[in-house]
Amino acid sequence: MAEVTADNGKGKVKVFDSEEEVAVGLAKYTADISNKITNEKSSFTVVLSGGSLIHSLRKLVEAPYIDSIEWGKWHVFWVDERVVPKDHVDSNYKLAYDGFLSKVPIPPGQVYAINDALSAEGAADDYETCLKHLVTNGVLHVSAKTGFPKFDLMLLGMGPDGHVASLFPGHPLVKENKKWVTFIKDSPKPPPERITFTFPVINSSAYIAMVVVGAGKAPVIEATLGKSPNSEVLPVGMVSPEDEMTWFFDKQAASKI
Ligand SMILES: O=C1O[C@H](COP(=O)(O)O)[C@@H](O)[C@H](O)[C@H]1O
Repeated sequence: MAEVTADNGKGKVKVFDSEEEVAVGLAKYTADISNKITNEKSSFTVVLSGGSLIHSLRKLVEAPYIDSIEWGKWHVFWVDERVVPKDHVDSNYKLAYDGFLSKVPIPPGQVYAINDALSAEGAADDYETCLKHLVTNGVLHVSAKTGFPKFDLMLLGMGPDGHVASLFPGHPLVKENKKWVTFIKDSPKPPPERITFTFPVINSSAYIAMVVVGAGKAPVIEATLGKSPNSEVLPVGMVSPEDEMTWFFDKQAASKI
């Protein structure tokens, strides 16, 4: 497998020959972090995005990775969710359940889907309350630096416009700095109603993997990590975790950097 790893000041950058190799590299990375954290703590808090990321996680549910992971310690969250029923084709929960969660023995009580019976505002408040309970219970810790929850690992994707979670370029939610979880009713990408973690929460996490594949996303990667980055910083360029950022690209996504 051809993999080139560099550090460009914005984190580790891993470039693989193909999306298939990205999926293998991501499985190894996730299993390694899972083992490191579960050796130290009784819970491992993992945040998923929707979109193409879930397809790129497919190798994690295959040997040798699936057998090396202490799934009983995993607690799974969503960085964003569409306000639709959990069995709806647009649901990020359904996407992750079908492609990943249904294949691993994570206790169902440790999978934190949104309450799909609520409005966008209600679901965001409810999810934030759920996170606060988990802090009280000691499942989730708070960053000593920021006071926001510090998840162990976020596995994220990026849209072709540079959005991450449901934080879109030019949208005022990008600047939200008090709430943990907020909502949007005018998402430029359908469906319009969503809930999303805010940047202070995303950037308080320990590890973030940003997984980007395909030529369609190369211009945004160039604008974010290239030699002359855009003066307008896109949401993806605002991602900066407390401990370690790792970018996973195939050759196409990295073709302009
Ligand atoms: O709408 C969303 O899009 C982004 C990016 O999706 P991708 O298919 O272009 O990778 C995703 O990360 C986010 O969770 C999702 O709600």
